This record gives sequence, structure tokens and C-alpha cells, in this order.
Amino acid sequence: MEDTLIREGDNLDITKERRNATFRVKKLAAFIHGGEEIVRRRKEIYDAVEREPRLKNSVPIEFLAREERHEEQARRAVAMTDVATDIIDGSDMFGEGIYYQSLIMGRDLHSLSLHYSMVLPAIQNQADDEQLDEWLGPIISRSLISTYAQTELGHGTNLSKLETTATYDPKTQEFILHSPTITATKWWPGALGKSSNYAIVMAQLYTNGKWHGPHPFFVQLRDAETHMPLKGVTVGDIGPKLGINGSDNGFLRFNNFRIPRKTMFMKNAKVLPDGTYVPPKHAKLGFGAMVFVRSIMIKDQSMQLGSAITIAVRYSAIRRQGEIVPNSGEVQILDYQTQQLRLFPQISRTLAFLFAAYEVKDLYLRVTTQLQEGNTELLPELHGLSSGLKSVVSWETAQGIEQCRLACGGHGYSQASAFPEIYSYAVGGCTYEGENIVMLLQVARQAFLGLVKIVSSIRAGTAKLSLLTSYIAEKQPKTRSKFTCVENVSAEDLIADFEYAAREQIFYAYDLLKKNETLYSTPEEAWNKTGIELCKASRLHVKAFLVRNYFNYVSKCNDSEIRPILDQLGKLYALDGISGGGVWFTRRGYYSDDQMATVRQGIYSLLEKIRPNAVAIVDAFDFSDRELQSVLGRRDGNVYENLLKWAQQNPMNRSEISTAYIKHLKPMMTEGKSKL
Ligand SMILES: CCCCCCCC/C=C\CCC/C=C/C(=O)SCCNC(=O)CCNC(=O)[C@H](O)C(C)(C)COP(=O)(O)OP(=O)(O)OC[C@H]1O[C@@H](n2cnc3c(N)ncnc32)[C@H](O)[C@@H]1OP(=O)(O)O
Ligand SMILES: Cc1cc2nc3c(=O)[nH]c(=O)nc-3n(C[C@H](O)[C@H](O)[C@H](O)COP(=O)(O)OP(=O)(O)OC[C@H]3O[C@@H](n4cnc5c(N)ncnc54)[C@H](O)[C@@H]3O)c2cc1C
Repeated sequence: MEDTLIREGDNLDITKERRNATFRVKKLAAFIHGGEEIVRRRKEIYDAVEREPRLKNSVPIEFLAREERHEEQARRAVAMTDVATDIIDGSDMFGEGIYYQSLIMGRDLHSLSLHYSMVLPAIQNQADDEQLDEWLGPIISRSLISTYAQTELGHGTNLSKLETTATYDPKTQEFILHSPTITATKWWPGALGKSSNYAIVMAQLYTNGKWHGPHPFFVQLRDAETHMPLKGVTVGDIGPKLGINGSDNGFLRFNNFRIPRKTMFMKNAKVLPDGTYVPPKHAKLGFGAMVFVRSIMIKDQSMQLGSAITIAVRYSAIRRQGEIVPNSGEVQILDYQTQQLRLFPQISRTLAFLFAAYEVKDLYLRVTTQLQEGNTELLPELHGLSSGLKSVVSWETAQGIEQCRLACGGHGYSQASAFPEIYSYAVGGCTYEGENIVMLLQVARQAFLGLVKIVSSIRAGTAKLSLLTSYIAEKQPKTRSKFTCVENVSAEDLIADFEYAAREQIFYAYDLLKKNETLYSTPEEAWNKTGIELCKASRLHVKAFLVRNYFNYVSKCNDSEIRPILDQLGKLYALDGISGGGVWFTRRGYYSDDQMATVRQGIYSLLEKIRPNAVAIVDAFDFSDRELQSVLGRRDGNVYENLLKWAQQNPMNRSEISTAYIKHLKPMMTEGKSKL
């Protein structure tokens, strides 16, 4: 990161904002990203990407039609991976990998997305030694392209009802892959339509007449030379989507397609040559690739919200509209209190999500090490943390991006703002890797909380709780919240408030479930009738985690220049949650009406405090113009002249007269004239 982001020729308003900041951006950037060394590496990676001619992004992606976009993204993906080893440390998918990719690919998926984000980790963690030897080389050398084909037309969430079958034939030592119905067609896998010639296929395993549930297989789909689909395989692209249109998400059908026995991943479950099935140590080890993406996507989502808020804050600093005091000149829209309330909580959220991403990364790495030693103890905790964070973070990220867009008025609606690309990319995260509601129900069902199981054991005094769940066993305070005013409130008090709300809802949902179990004939029906309250419990639990984790992370900062900023943002995050959470905090009079009014006053005072530093804070996220790809969010703040330039490079403006005019409008007008 440069010493200063101020340069000659910059917009005067944005320069003034930077000059008036009370802290050095470099310091905050170092804290946010985990140290000066990481910020220095980011700069090194950025410079290397900028220097590399093959990584030049000359075509503005938003002007391209679908097929052109797919082709351009394939070009970039190949160039990106051609030079990757010279630029990044490939072992760090959570950090350098995400950053490097975002510099080149923007907000899109591409022909190699699934190859790296799901197939590579699945092979590393689920293939036996022999398979690893055979598959890892071609994956890394890119002599094959692969994807992860699990979801079907008829089933995405409910994996136990996938219809694709893999039936073992001991005579030939092969599996027969088959799609027995239309709804068995694989549907959605990224890069399946046209790019991949291999896929991890999830299919129901049958051996010696017995069913063993869904298992992963590594299957060749297309000829290595001609790239034509193999006999028995039907494959294609599913068509344009809300976003990620660089990716050829595809469909796939099998017609009694035979594959060798050793194409089934055999590190965990095994099928022996005679068809004997050897079960895995943990039934869900085969779902590891999903857990990996759920874990890495938290950082990706926080960076999407971070981009959106950087764009919105910078634009709000240069946009002047209306007067606060009559006849004293138009103000920067960032001066409106309402604008600040729309925007500043998104800054806090970005940080809360990013710090949570660091935590889930640590847990993922610990679990991976344990699994290598055959220990599955922490797997449920990781499943719960990654599922819960995935749901809350992707939902609030999507809502936050949309707020940022709306806060930029008309220009926010233009593709020049980048909001449509950011939103349509990020919101996919609410659905892929497990629909959000379903994932919240997983948190409630088992997950790292095992909420429902825990409640009964807590009441029995036998609960074995992890660090993440221990607060649930604490007694609810009889008094009200300790909150008196924003100046005096401590991190511990705010954490206690969120834990109160979560605990209250967890016990409430539990009691309701128990009551429903007496009203309905099966536990499953009772569970369904409690679904809304269970999801609320999971959400509050995750929010309590986010608040606790934010303050824990920030407690490592002793720098008097930036600590006050981090504290203000943390308090804003918590108070905005309390104010918006209303009923969860006022139950049993925990927060009184007066306290709630003081919370709102506290928010207003925080907005005022954050206002002078807002531009510098988003500068500390360290996004380059290359990453933001937004005319509104330019570092230099020179928005208007560049909006005009952007519109002028629009291919529709290449000629003065459009074909639409020639083919349709002109004949209509000519006919109109003849009727006069
Ligand atoms: C390089 C940088 C890139 C950065 C960008 C990153 C993002 C971009 C990357 C990729 C793009 C996106 C690609 C998208 C891919 C996909 O979407 S792949 C398809 C994903 N599909 C799903 O997620 C399906 C969701 N469904 C499920 O996970 C499961 O079916 C289920 C909902 C969990 C239910 O499963 P099931 O019915 O089998 O299980 P239950 O009976 O409910 O539970 C049984 C017990 O098992 C526990 N469980 C479930 N899952 C797991 C798990 N994964 N790990 C550990 N334990 C698990 C569950 O809690 C139950 O436990 P209990 O019995 O003790 O209660
Ligand atoms: C951008 C994108 C990329 C994708 N990439 C891939 C990929 O690479 N590979 C792949 O295999 N798949 C991929 N998918 C598919 C994705 O994983 C599924 O769409 C997702 O898991 C949701 O499943 P579904 O579509 O069957 O939704 P459904 O399960 O049909 O959900 C529809 C609604 O039903 C509700 N619902 C479903 N079950 C329950 C329940 N038990 N309790 C309460 N409510 C329930 C959901 O909450 C939701 O509101 C991708 C999807 C998208 C959008």
C-alpha cells in the first residue's frame, strides 16, 4: 500500500477527506489484513499482476455478450493459472488465492473455478494414496479440467434423495453410472457445460444389492483429444443466470455409463473388488469439499461487501446534492445522517465478517490436521460454524450491497457503479453450498452448537460444551442489560447482551419444540412446526459469535491511533444489531424503552464520530481500482468525467445510428409520417 492515497488531479472533496483523517491508513490496513507483511505481499502481488501482459484486462466485461464473456473469462483463467506459481503461494487459498483471483477474474466464476475450489481439495483429502498419485498431477498440470457435479434437477438440498446411481458390477469391477429419470439430471455444476472433461459425481452407491447413500466418484466425461462427450454421457450449458455468466454451469446425464472401481474416492469409504463395502469413520467425510467452500467463502463475501461500501463511501464524499443549511451550498451526501446510517454499519459488518473468516480458517486447518490423523472430533463444530456463518454472512452481505447501491441514487443502478456485478455474484452465496435456511436448520439440529441436544444436557447439568457454545450454559442475568450510554458501554457488556438474546431464543425454541412434540404425531413434524423459531435461534447464535469474535480480535490492537476507530466500529456493529433486533433484546424487560432510546442516541453519536474518517477507513480495506472496477468508487474521486468516458466506450456508441433504428424505428416513423 502506498504512503498516501492523495495525488495531484484528484477530486478536491475526496482529498480533503483524506487530509482530515485522524489516523494513518497504512496502520489500519495492516491491522485489518493481519499484519504489515500481508499488506506488503498484497502490493507485491498487485504489482506482479499489473506487470504481466497476459493479465491485462483490456475488455470491460460488462459490455460483453454471454458467449464472449465466457470466452474472455476462460482466457483470463488460463493466463491467471499459467503465471500463478510465479506470483502467489498456491497453498494459501484462503488469503493470497482469493486476492490474486479477484484481481484478475473480478466478480465471476469461470472454467477453472470448481477445478481449484472443490475438486483439488476433495482429491487432497478424500483420495487414497494410489488415487492421489494418479489424479493430483493432471489436476495441478491442468491436463484435465474438472468440476463438482452433485446437485440434480430434482434435488439439491436433500442429498439422501439424489437419483443418480452407481451400481457395482463385481464381474467387471466397474460401477455403472445411470440417470434413471429426468429429475436425476445433474444441474448447476460450475464449468460443467462446456469446459470440464472430468467431474466429481455424487451418486447413490449400490453394491451387492445394498444401498450405501451418496458417494463421490471421479469420472471422465469427455474425450481427452476431441473434447467430445463420451458415449453414455449427455452434457451442456444450463443458460444465462442472474450472475456469474462467465461460468458455464451445466447439465449432465448418464446412460448406463461404466467406470472403473478405483474411480470411487477410497480414502474414507471403500468398495473392495468383490463388492464388500467398508464404511467411513464419519458418515459425512464425503461432504468435505462443501465444508471447504463454506469456509473460504466467508472471506470472499466480506470482501464483496467491503468493495460495495468502499464504492458507496467514496462516491458519497464527492457527490453533492441538496443543502442542510439553506443558501450555504450543496453538501456532500455523506453529511446526511440518513446516508451515514445506511453506510457505516456496512463498514462494521465487513470487518466483523472478515475477522470471523480468520477464525473459520483456523478451525478448518485444525480439523484438516485432525482428520489426517483419523480424528473426526472437531468436524461437527466446523460444520456448524461454517454453515451458520455462511448463512448469516451471505444474507447480510447481499442486503448490505443493495443498501450501498440504493445509497448511490441513479448512478448506483448503472453497471458503471459495479453494484450489479457485485450483488449478482455475492447473492449466489445465499444458495450455493447449501441454501441458507437449510444451513441455519443444520446449526439448530447439530452443528457446532448442537443447540437442541445441548439444551437438554445443560438443564441436566451434563453438557460438554466447546468454547463457542459455553455461553449457552450460563444463567440468564436477572437484572437488565448494563447498557447506560455509548461512552461507557464495554465490549463485555455488548457481548453479554447478544448472548442473552441468543440464549433466550435457544431455550424458547427448544421449549416450543418439546411442546410441538406433544402436539404432532412425529418428531419430524414437530421440528417443521418449530422451524422459524429454530432459524431465529441459529441466527442469533451466529450474531453473538460475530460480536464476540469482533471484540476478541480487536482486543489484540494496542495502537492508540487506530484502536478508537476499531472500538467505534465495533460499538456501531453491536448497537445497530441491538436497535434492529428489537424484540430479542427487550424480552423480559432486559432492555427498557429508555435504554433502547439511548442505544439509538449512541448510534447517532457514533455516526458523527466515524464521519470524518469514513473515506480513510474504507481506503484501509486496500482495494485497488483494478479490483473495484467501479467508476463511482475510483480512488481519485473523478467520477463524472469518467462516467462519460465509460458510456462513450459502450459498443452501442461505436456508430451514430443503431441497427434498431434502421430496422424498426425508422420504418415506423416513416410509416407515421405517411399517415399525417
Ligand atoms: C480461490 C478463491 C475463491 C473464492 C471464492 C469462493 C466461492 C466460490 C467457489 C465456488 C463456487 C460455488 C460452487 C458451488 C458448489 C455447490 O453448490 S456444490 C453443491 C452444494 N450442495 C449442498 O450444499 C447441499 C446441502 N445439503 C447438505 O449439505 C445436506 O444434505 C444436509 C442439508 C446437511 C442434510 O444432509 P443429510 O440429510 O445427509 O443429513 P442429516 O440427516 O440432516 O444430518 C445427519 C448428520 O450429519 C451432520 N452433517 C451434515 N452435513 C455435515 C457435514 N458436511 N459435515 C459434518 N456433519 C454433517 C448433521 O449435522 C447431522 O448430525 P446429527 O445426526 O448429529 O444431528
Ligand atoms: C450460482 C450457483 C452455483 C452452483 N454451483 C454448483 C456446483 O458447482 N455444483 C453443484 O453440484 N451444485 C451447484 N449449485 C447448486 C446449489 O448447491 C443448490 O442450488 C443448493 O444447494 C440449493 O439446493 P436446491 O436448488 O435444490 O434448492 P431447494 O432445496 O429446492 O430449496 C428451495 C427452497 O426450499 C427450502 N427447503 C429445502 N429443503 C428444506 C428443508 N429440509 N427444510 C426447510 N426448507 C427447505 C429452501 O430453504 C428454499 O427456500 C449451484 C447453485 C448456484 C445458484
